[in-house]
Amino acid sequence: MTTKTSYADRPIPQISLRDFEARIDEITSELIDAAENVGFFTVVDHGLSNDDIEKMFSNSQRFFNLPDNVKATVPWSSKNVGWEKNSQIRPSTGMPDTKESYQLQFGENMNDVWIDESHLAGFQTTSLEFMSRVQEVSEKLMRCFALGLGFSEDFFIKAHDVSRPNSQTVCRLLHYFALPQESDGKVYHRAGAHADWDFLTLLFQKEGQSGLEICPGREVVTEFGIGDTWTKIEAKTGEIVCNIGDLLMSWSDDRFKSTFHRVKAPSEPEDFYGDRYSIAFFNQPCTDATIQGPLKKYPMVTGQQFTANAMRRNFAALQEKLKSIESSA
Ligand SMILES: O=C(O)CCC(=O)C(=O)O
Ligand SMILES: [Fe+2]
Repeated sequence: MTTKTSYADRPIPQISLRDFEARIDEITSELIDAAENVGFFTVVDHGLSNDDIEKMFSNSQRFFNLPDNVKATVPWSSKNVGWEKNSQIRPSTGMPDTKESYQLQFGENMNDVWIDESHLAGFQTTSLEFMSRVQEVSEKLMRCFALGLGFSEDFFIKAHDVSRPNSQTVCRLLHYFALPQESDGKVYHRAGAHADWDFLTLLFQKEGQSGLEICPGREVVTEFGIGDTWTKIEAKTGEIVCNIGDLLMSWSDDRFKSTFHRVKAPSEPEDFYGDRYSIAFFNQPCTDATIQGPLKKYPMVTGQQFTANAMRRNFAALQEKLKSIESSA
């Protein structure tokens, strides 16, 4: 049985990075407004052409087309890198997402986790080129957030320095499998509802491969409950969809909102049932970055501790969910 989703149209701010250096103050005030009031916005005029983005999508698709036993040569590890399939369980659903993903990083966590040239020539070079370009866009946004919060302009850039071996920034290639139009009695999740725990996520979608939805209303970073009125975010190749993560929410003393979102598993006739590819770039702090907002609402933690705390909270919420599923069975 499928229940109809309740939707509301909410405006998603669109921010142009055109003439960035000359317009940095104007862009900063637009970003701060979007971060405080929605937590999601799209960025255009960011310097990546649709061809640049399509090239990375082809690269990603070439990887996912490899046989599973080849992809299994670069398995997911707790360093937050590598390939997984049907294994990520979200606390909101208690069931694995129906997808596969391959997580890439810039630093030493990637040693031995790049797919070998003999399996996929040029994959690493193309990926790192794309990742560097997305990092440049991220750094522009970081400069604005630092100015908006009263930190020195390069404050967040230094904390997320991808040239350091202890960088934790992740580029995640995602492939959601095509799902049956006619119900086969099974329940699927593409990406169950969640908030990201990074600083800022930059998401690339492919035209027409819809499914991303947001559910605003989260007031503090420690909260796990989600509401039920969703807003669809259209998939357009040239727009980068950005969302505030828990790290920036905490670093702004909960002023900026880390918003719940999901990729809805298609269940209604107008939904998209085909294979869906997306690319999410998660700005993560270096392990030794020190994190505390200007108002000191939360105790100071390092990048490593923040990540460990986020994973612990996620695990605890998952155990809660599994317990509640068991007791209602
Ligand atoms: O694939 C998408 O569109 C969203 C993915 C996502 O939210 C995530 O991996 O955190
Ligand atoms: Fe996400």
